[in-house]
Amino acid sequence: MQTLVIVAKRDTPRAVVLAAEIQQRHPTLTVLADRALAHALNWPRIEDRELAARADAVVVLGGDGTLIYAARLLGGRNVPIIGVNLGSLGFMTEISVEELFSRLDDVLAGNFHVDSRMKLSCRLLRGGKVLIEDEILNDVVINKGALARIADHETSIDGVPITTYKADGVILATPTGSTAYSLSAGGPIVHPSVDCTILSPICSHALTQRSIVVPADRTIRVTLKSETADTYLTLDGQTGHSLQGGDCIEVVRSPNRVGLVRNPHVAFFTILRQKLHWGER
Ligand SMILES: NC(=O)c1ccc[n+]([C@@H]2O[C@H](COP(=O)([O-])OP(=O)(O)OC[C@H]3O[C@@H](n4cnc5c(N)ncnc54)[C@H](O)[C@@H]3O)[C@@H](O)[C@H]2O)c1
Ligand SMILES: Nc1ncnc2c1ncn2[C@@H]1O[C@H](COP(=O)(O)OP(=O)(O)OP(=O)(O)O)[C@@H](O)[C@H]1O
Repeated sequence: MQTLVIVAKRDTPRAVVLAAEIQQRHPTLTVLADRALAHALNWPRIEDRELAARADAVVVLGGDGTLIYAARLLGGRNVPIIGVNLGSLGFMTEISVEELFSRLDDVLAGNFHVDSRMKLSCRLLRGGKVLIEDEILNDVVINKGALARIADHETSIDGVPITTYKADGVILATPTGSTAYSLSAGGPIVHPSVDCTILSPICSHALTQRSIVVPADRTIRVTLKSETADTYLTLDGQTGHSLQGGDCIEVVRSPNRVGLVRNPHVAFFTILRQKLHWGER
């Protein structure tokens, strides 16, 4: 391992102190920082593309949003991500600050376990043209604004029509994203080692229209039928795009994955119990 990239939640003084300590403890490593952190530390400012190309491992200092940001920064590269929780929930950033240095030592010694997380490839098509193409760790959300009317979402799997959801929106989530917005919309919790896509309407007007768990290799298409103004596509809660009637959102499993460094002694269900307050065993 030569290059460690640190991605930190913005404006977080503790992250700045920890990043400096990581560099101090590992003088033989090249330690680089994301743009905002590099500015705070007075380290060289390096473009995201170069950070992604050079990273052998990534330390995330923040919450789930920061981890999603780091995964997006890496693009298609699958390098181990050590997620250290400086956020509020930290569902994916499960490593505590106290554990950071021992876990980092383990990773540098090649002694670590990685959870390989599925990503979705998402395309927004308008009039047959691809407007947006992106990779997603959590979810693709089609949703209406506060005052917009209920919209029609014509949905198919591998070209086979499923239904037209009359709903506030539709969520397409990965197993990782199953514990995020999808869960709030009534979707199932899916173990991250199961590859699938969870399709969930948001506040569907038909009571039998519930979440569907779809094999990951199937192509799901949602076409916005109504000329509803004020409808948006949100990718991983990070980027938003305005939608028009006729727009088609297409998702399928990405060939790329995200590697989260995990404590092999802490099961996914332990995290559920702790973070979602299900109580002790
Ligand atoms: N009603 C909702 O539940 C709702 C609404 C909008 C967005 N979201 C989620 O927020 C995500 C983006 O997260 P953010 O932290 O950048 O924004 P944020 O700060 O608005 O986060 C929303 C909450 O979701 C949690 N979260 C994020 N990913 C998670 C995951 N995979 N499992 C469990 N909890 C998770 C975060 O820790 C935070 O508490 C989106 O991908 C979407 O799933 C949820
Ligand atoms: N280095 C960064 N550059 C740009 N945006 C960032 C960076 N780090 C975090 N963000 C954004 O800042 C927001 C807040 O970060 P984050 O979600 O990690 O904190 P939190 O809300 O306290 O934690 P949690 O999501 O675990 O509750 C997220 O939307 C995230 O995408």
